[in-house]
Amino acid sequence: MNLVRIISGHRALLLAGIAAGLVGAAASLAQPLFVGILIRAVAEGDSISGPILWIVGLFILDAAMSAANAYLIGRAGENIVFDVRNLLAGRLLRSRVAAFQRMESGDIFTRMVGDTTLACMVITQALAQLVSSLFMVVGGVIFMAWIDWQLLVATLICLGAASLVSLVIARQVRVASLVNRTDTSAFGSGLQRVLGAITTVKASRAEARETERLEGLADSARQSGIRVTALGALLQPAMNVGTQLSLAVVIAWGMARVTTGELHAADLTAFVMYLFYLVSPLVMLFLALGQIQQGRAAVQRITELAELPQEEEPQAAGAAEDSTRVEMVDAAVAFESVWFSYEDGSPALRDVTFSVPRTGLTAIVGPSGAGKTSLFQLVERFHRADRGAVSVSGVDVADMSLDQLRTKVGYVEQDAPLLRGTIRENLVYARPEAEDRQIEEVLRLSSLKDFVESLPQGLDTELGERGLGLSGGQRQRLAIARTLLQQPEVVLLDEVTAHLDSDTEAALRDAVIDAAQQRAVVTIAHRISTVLRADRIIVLDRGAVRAIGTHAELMESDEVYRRLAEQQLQASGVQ
Ligand SMILES: Nc1ncnc2c1ncn2[C@@H]1O[C@H](COP(=O)(O)OP(=O)(O)OP(=O)(O)O)[C@@H](O)[C@H]1O
Repeated sequence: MNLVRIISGHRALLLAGIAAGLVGAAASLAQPLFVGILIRAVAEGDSISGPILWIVGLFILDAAMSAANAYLIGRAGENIVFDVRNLLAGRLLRSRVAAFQRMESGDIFTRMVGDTTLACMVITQALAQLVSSLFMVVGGVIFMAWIDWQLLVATLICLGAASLVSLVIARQVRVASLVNRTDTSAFGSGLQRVLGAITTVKASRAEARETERLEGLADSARQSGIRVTALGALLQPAMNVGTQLSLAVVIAWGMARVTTGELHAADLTAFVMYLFYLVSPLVMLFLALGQIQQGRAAVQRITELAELPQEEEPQAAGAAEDSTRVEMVDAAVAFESVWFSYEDGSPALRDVTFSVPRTGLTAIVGPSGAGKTSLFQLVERFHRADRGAVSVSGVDVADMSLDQLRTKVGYVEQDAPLLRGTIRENLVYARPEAEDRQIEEVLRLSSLKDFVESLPQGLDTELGERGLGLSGGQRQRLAIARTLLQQPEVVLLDEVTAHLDSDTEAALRDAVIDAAQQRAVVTIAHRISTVLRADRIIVLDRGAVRAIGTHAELMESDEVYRRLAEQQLQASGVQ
């Protein structure tokens, strides 16, 4: 991500804001000159209305331009934050699953919400501040030199010493605020950790322990926050001491020279006014430099997020239909000598070869950790095979656009996540244009019709986070209905019957068999009842295909299958 490019996209507003700031600063700088003229006019008995009008005019211009500067720069900052968040949200949702899973969700949240604001606002405001403060300081010094260079030297010595002290303090403020930001972020992550598992915390009677841990984290944030405040509180007084010192020197020495006639009282007044005008921009200058440093750290964190590797689209997506047809054209899904390992693990799939016909029910069985879910994740192209080819409807998944692929394949995950929103919104998530008639049909197929009709709000019932308000089984059936509504050519079901009672399971099994008449349904099965009605069963063990066949064939020929089947038969009480 190029932040400079985004910022330069809003240069018109930024430049207008900076220009307003500079005009305001120029109006400020001109005021003491006219105060000097006014004093001379009074002393010499000339008309004073001209200088007074100028002073009032400059004062109004200064105030108006300061307001315009704050508004324009603030507006540009908000626009930049908006652009950066849009860009990040897009890249985040299109990032590769493996890269995304490596990050902590709390951390992503802080970067998206906190760092974007900090980086963009601080950088725009601090840059604008830097320009106008610098202008004020340089302009002030030039006018002061023009009035009396000796007084200027005295002033610069006093203010210089104070600035040095301020510089040291400002640097410490910066370090302390970085520590405070890390501490605050640690508190946020700690909070997210328990909020994500609140029922586990309660069931484990860990409330007191977790409260104590959070208190510890909150206390670190409090202490580093106090340090930032304490150092910040020293900054202004340090500059004030410098100002008062220089004021004392300028007035004492200046008055002495006024008495001898060496200096006009009007010049001394103008000089003292410039002295006051110099202090605030000097403090701002140091603060702006510190803020830019803080903003740079946030930019770094945003850039890391923007550089998450993205899901790749094939070179000529769309043309894939005719090009890379692999041998098993008739297969809905085919694996050919596929090897796959997660970045940090031993191979999860080893030389896997099988094919699934365009219609019918295929069950995949195997012990826990055998690689069943990994198999599905390769079909969806959440991960890419290291070697070999995975194809859907005869086309290598690597040659299909992700949209094409994920339209053809419907996937119901193990824990069937739902989103906050109404039941209807969840149902039509993969196919927003679905008609009521089609929705009703899938509700009937997934045995949810009666349940939804019994709800006072029906399809418009609001669900909580992750489908809160539904039972585990209802959540799963809703996820299945959502996938069926998508009318995919291939349906992948992961452990979908795990939460169901036997009546609902039987109804759902019939629905799955119905669905399998027109499309390929591949289901990871732990229940023997699903396996018994499958047209073919693939036995997976330690990442490799052990055997393929019907229940009867495998009971005869495969020892692992026999063991699994016997355990499940007993577990589900079918025997
Ligand atoms: N994101 C991941 N990163 C690293 N290793 C993983 C990841 N996901 C799974 N694995 C490993 O890959 C292997 C296969 O896992 P997979 O989830 O495919 O098995 P499974 O057969 O679906 O198991 P289960 O029936 O328990 O769900 C396991 O050894 C697992 O530890």
